[in-house]
Amino acid sequence: MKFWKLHGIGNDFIAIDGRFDGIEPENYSSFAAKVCNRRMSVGADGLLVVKNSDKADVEMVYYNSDGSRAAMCGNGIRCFCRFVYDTHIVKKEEFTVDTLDGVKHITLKTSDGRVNSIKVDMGHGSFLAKDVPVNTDEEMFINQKVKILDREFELSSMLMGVPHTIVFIDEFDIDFIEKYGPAIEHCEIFPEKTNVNFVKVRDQYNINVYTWERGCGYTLGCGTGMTASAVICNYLEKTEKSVNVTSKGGTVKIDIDDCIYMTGPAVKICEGYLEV
Ligand SMILES: N[C@@H](CCC[C@H](N)C(=O)O)C(=O)O
Repeated sequence: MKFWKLHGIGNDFIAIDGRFDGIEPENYSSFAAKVCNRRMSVGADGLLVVKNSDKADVEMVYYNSDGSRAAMCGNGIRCFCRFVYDTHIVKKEEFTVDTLDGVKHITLKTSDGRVNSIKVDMGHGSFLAKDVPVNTDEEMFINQKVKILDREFELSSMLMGVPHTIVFIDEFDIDFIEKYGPAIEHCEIFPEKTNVNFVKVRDQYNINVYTWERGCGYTLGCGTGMTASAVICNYLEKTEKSVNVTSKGGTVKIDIDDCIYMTGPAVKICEGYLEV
């Protein structure tokens, strides 16, 4: 089977064209877990599968490296768009992608036929606790004190295609992220678990975000998490509506306008044939 490997700010993916393989979108779980294994296969944070859509130009099916399916992936959708454009599945610079989080509008920024960056309309997200979802009596789950393991955190959550929770930190500390990330991810108040973003506000236009992802652990960047972090920081009046969001793997730009927009790169690493 032919595949491409790509990354968006270090969040890496295997992309395949699944339009004619006869496999239903819900049936890639064990395949995803197998090919995303970094020692036994190609290895990646997630799998992107192209399907035909009757609602949009194309459909993106996304799976995490543990085989769980997710409604949306921010870095993944940029890599997906680069894949479908460079392989001529889609021949336009502006097009639509169907996801479990709805239809996304895409604008490719190209020069001489090469994709430089990709702008994704991420929709509006939701602050409603029932949408995240979070088990709480509050309508929204913002700055809520929660005891996790041996310490108390102030958590703020929103749905940005997938559930996201943010925690403010002073400095990056991988031991801290690997201890508290999974504990917050699995906290019983989140019935569908949550992605956990550790956020450092540098100034009103720049934040750093380090994400512990549901379904794949610590990654070098998480597009939906960087978007959710920018939106929550703006809601809490810590930042402006346009911010640069930097993770260990790179930077994306988030603009809060009529919709929330994420702009960033997608890089092809290699292509090859998978023995399956
Ligand atoms: N890496 C992604 C998010 C992928 C989904 C997430 N792990 C989940 O299961 O909710 C991104 O760039 O947004």
